[in-house]
Amino acid sequence: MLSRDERMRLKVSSEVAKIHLENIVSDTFLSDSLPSWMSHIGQQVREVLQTRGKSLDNLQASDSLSASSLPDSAASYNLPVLISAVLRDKPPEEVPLLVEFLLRKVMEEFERRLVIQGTQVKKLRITLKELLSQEDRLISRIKALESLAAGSGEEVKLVASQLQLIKVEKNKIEEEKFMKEEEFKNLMKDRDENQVQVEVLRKELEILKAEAKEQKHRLEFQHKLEQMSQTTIKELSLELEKSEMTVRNTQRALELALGNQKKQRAEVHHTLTKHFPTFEELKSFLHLTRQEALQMKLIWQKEVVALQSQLERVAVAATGYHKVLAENRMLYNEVQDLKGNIRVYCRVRPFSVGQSGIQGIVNFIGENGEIFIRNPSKQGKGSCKVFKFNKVYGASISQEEVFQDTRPLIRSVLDGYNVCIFAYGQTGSGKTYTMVSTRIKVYFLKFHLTAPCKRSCEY
Ligand SMILES: Nc1ncnc2c1ncn2[C@@H]1O[C@H](COP(=O)(O)OP(=O)(O)OP(=O)(O)O)[C@@H](O)[C@H]1O
Repeated sequence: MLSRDERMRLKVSSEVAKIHLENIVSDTFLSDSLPSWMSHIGQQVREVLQTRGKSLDNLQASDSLSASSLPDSAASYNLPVLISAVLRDKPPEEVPLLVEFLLRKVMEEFERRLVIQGTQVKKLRITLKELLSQEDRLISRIKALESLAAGSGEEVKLVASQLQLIKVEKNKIEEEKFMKEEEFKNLMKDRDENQVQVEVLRKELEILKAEAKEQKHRLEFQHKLEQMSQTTIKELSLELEKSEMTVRNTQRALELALGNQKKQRAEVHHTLTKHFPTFEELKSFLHLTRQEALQMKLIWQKEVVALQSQLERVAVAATGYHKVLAENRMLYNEVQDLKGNIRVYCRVRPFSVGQSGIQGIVNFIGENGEIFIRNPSKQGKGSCKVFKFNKVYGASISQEEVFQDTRPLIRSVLDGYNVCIFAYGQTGSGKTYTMVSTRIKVYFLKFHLTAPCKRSCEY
């Protein structure tokens, strides 16, 4: 059973909490600066709070309920109802944010209430101290009056009546003190329970925060997936359109090709029926040709065998030819040796264009390599000298003729023998002209390229 004061106190505290919650809701949800969906939520919360207020009134009116089960249990029972009422008809992506917001507000309210209760407890303590000091004063006064009672009878009566009054007052004060103590105890109890509830709510808030965060991540991921799937669907639909176009085009092309093929087949059929006799003739002709070809093949095979035997004979002859060629080469070089290992040729240079008036000193050139030189400054026997060479070339001899005598030596070089040709004479006598004439150089190169043995040589 609740006392009258307790019921009054509970009613006051529930009214204060209700008004405060309504203020919070109206401050937070019905502000002009907030979006319309938050105003709507505020309205819903207000309705829930009104319902809650009514239920609290009903609870307070009933004497059969205990004090501890009234406001706090009602609050904890109504919190999920409040949240579900607010979150009804809300899109799922807004739910985590709204839950977090509501729980934060409820926590703030509970903390505010704890602060108020703390101040009330402090006030009660002060009142209690005052009452105790009053009690002390009254006890001292009673003691004083009892000492006075030992005096005259009238005074005793007066004092007794005063004492009676004081005792009544004392009783009242004690009663008040008891009430205050009870109130203090209840408040302390409320505070403890509220603290426990605040802790529970804080933990719930943490869990809900984590869940909301997870749900937010999941929703973001779902949103991304949706976007990706939408783009994929678009791409696929485009590709489908393209492939449909391609299929249509291919179908058309196939139809055309089929038509053409049908035409061609009809033409071929027509041609076949038309040329069938010719075809038969061709077939027999092909058969004859094939037989002839086979006969020809047999003949060619025989000829090839005969050619192979001939080739073998030629190869044998060629080996003999090489032997003969080597022998020939040896004999040729031996002839060159016999001609002389060291040969001396003399060439007479003709006069230049500006030397036309000068008389020459060459008197006579013999066929066997003699040259007669005349000395114009001497007379008689000593005026003429004879020199002997392998061969003497006169002034009228061409480069070609000189080279014809040198040519066998070049062949010996190509056969692998050592040969040295050098020119000797005074300055301007024609050494360079004879040795490195342009025509000779060209002839050398030609000889090298067309030589039958194709041996390499160094210059
Ligand atoms: N047989 C020739 N017929 C016509 N001209 C010639 C003949 N021999 C030499 N000459 C001319 O005589 C000149 C001298 O000849 P060449 O330069 O060959 O002499 P050389 O002996 O090489 O001289 P050097 O020792 O200074 O080098 C050249 O202008 C050349 O054209």
